[in-house]
Amino acid sequence: MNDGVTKTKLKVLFLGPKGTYSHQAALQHFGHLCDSSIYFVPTRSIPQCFDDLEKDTSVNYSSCPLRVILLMDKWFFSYALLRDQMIQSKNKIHNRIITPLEVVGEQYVSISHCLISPVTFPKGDNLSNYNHVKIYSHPQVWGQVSLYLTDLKAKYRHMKFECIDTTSTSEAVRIALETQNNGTQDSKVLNLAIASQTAANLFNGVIIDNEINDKKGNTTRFLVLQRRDSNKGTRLHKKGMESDNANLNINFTTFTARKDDPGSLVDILMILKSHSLNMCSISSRPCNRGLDGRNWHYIFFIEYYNFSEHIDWEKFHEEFDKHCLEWCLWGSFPRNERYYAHVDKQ
Ligand SMILES: O=C(O)C(=O)Cc1ccccc1
Repeated sequence: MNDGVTKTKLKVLFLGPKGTYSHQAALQHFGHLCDSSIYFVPTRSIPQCFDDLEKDTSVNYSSCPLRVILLMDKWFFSYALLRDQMIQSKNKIHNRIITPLEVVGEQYVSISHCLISPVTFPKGDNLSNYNHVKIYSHPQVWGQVSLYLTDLKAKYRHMKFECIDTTSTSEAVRIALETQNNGTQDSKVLNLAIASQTAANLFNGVIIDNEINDKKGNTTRFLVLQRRDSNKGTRLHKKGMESDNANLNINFTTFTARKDDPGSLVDILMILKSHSLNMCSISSRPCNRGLDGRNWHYIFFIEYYNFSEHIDWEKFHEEFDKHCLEWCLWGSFPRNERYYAHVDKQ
């Protein structure tokens, strides 16, 4: 019933154009909302997903792969964007950094790559009619199809193969089809793309090979971010998880340790143990913070969850704050049920 109050639609950013795996992650996460209450906006890059979410208050969420991204011919890991946001944030409470964005959810997308062509091949015809094949895709894809590409090059030894990075898999399809059809290239050159079936269908590409991932059941994890709700202040961890695992609550934190203290990392991880917190992931990236004029610090990314209902988060915060050089609680969010559908396939 229309109560006379016009609800503004939620705005969700994803790495565009439509048909990317990031688009699929956003649809999976918010698909339960009807079209009248949400719209999905494509961006040209993952950094734009971060920047526009932070600066444009009309944007509510961003869906970002927690993996490789390409920016100005450099490979950036999304971890780097989280790291940079943490070390650039000025909002600090003692050693705790309050970043403008927070993580409010996760998604898992099955990655099934197809080799997509602008042209159909008459029965029995194949790539042999060409002597130069350009394959376009997102940089994260090359490592997921390396065996397939090796076999393809072995099968067509006479041909020149060229892999060209694009900002997304869908963009790869658009560029391959546009380049092939704009008639600017030698007729012996074929432009192909590696992307999902969805992207192929969206751009009317022809799938000439599917499920070309080296590893079947491949999954990419995405994070859902929003601007920290300023009136929530420094958000504490959500209270403990419910009794059964289905509602596991994941906490995502980054921190830098005191570099020269022997065992400083161990001391920090021991805080998790002393509070019965189970660490479920750890990763690190160089972080030349130069806080103390020295380089080669590392920033650690950890995720942890609790079984017991009664965690003394205040005490946990105090101890964490005491042992870390800097730290940031990016968010606490429920474990997505798709995690369980994929975890055994990793
Ligand atoms: O380019 C896309 O479709 C993306 O969403 C980035 C990506 C690329 C490859 C695997 C997972 C996500």
